[in-house]
Amino acid sequence: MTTPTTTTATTTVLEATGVTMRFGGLTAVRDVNLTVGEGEIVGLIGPNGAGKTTFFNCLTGLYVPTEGKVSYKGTVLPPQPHLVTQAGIARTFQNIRLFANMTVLENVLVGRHTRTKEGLWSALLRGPGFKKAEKASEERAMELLEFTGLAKKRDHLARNLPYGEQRKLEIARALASDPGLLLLDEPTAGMNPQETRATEELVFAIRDQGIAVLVIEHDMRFIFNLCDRVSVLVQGEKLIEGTSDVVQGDERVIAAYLGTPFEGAPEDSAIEEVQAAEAAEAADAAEGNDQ
Ligand SMILES: Nc1ncnc2c1ncn2[C@@H]1O[C@H](COP(=O)(O)OP(=O)(O)OP(=O)(O)O)[C@@H](O)[C@H]1O
Repeated sequence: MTTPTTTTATTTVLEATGVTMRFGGLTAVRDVNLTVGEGEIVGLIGPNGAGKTTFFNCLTGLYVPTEGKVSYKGTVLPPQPHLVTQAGIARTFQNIRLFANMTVLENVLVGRHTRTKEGLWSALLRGPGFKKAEKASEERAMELLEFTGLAKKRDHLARNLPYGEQRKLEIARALASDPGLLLLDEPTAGMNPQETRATEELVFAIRDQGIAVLVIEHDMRFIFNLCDRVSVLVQGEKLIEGTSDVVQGDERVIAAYLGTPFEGAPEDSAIEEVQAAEAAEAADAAEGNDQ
């Protein structure tokens, strides 16, 4: 079984320093510092509205942070999405954003465009340079479809894929830009436990290919299994950061987010069983009182 890496990160891939994002009077992200090292999988967790997606948007140039800066491999990133992708950061979105009426292969090819050098005229004239580049792009796209287990579906329309495969396709498309860092925003949302487990394996495999990963997720089991380091945002501020063991044992995290300790916490079905038994007991008692 694959497990989180235990080696200490050597090179810093991503460095966010003092990132603050205000929307009018609301400070969605306040003075957040975060690094992701080469070979690392880092988790970003926090309650709804904590500022996680806003922070991702600041990293990827969708938002221009009110304050702070974001560097990738030592170079400060301009806050423009296409330049951020070109630099080496790719992302997926909380709500799937595929081209629904394009095929699986075409969706991945779209993700390749930042890495193809052929210009507009070459593309329009479909000259030899363009055809060669097109072939190389298709080969790379097929490699990624093999990697994500979607090769057999290459000609299916994206909208006809089951939900779990649509999420995989989003990841394949993000990988098509040959990133050094992949940002995943709730990659297992809406998945069943098997799909979640498969996603976990996929993320480990991505890390093993030398791509660092920063992942937002509400599924704590997934996060704590997967991540070398976890950072917790609460009301826009970083509450704590550390290994899974440290974070899941921190009382402030338990209070602010988890509600109950993660380790040994009862399953929902067990809670329902207890509630049903208590309700039956109460009904019996009420019946007894009536008699
Ligand atoms: N474009 C925007 N304009 C104004 N307020 C915004 C905007 N985007 C986010 N916010 C606000 O910023 C805060 C943080 O939202 P954000 O979506 O980043 O949280 P989150 O941690 O990703 O939540 P969730 O887990 O529910 O996705 C929220 O109060 C949200 O309403």
